[in-house]
Amino acid sequence: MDKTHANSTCSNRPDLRGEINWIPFDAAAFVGSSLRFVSGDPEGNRFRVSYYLDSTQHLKAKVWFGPETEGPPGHAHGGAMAAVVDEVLGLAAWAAGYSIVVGNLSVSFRNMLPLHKVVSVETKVVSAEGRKIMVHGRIYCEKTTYAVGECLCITIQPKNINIR
Ligand SMILES: CCCCCCCCCCCC(=O)SCCNC(=O)CCNC(=O)[C@H](O)C(C)(C)COP(=O)(O)OP(=O)(O)OC[C@H]1O[C@@H](n2cnc3c(N)ncnc32)[C@H](O)[C@@H]1OP(=O)(O)O
Repeated sequence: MDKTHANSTCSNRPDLRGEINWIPFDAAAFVGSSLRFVSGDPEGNRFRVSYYLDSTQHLKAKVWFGPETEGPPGHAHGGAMAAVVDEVLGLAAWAAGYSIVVGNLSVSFRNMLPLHKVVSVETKVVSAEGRKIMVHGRIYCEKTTYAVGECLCITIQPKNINIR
């Protein structure tokens, strides 16, 4: 199989390849290397994350929820899912050209997410009004939605951030 593209089926092994027409997105090259909490440890046992842009330039992510994200037995902690939604939706605003931090985040947990599972995250910047950028997204695998997020991002002056 082409190493850059995976089929869209879920997997219990950390196969983070993107889907057809997704292009790898180097988050660290774009916003610096500070995003260690969620996506900073590609060999770790918490999260493993790969970012992509789809054919419509929307940010996507493939995320493996490892054993150190456990909350309910055998399943991901809600805070772990919220952290993923926070980072991916915030990064989606950056990928769309806005220098932001997250001002408000709403997450609805729809299904328990089994540990060791690879899931997808989709995002969409739905509005930009003044300094307020609204991004919606969800964590899903095939027909199952695990969490839905609404993220209000507030633009900041890039000089106020130390990107490294
Ligand atoms: C380093 C590389 C990075 C790389 C980043 C990579 C991707 C991001 C991934 C991680 C995302 C995060 O976790 S970021 C970390 C978590 N977030 C934070 O720590 C943010 C903490 N909060 C703040 O710093 C501040 O409150 C700000 C910057 C959000 C806003 O402060 P401010 O600049 O003084 O602006 P302020 O006047 O208060 O608000 C401006 C407008 O936004 C509205 N507004 C502000 N906050 C809110 C809010 N929570 N809910 C509703 N509305 C709000 C105001 O009503 C106002 O509307 P109007 O009157 O104009 O109508």
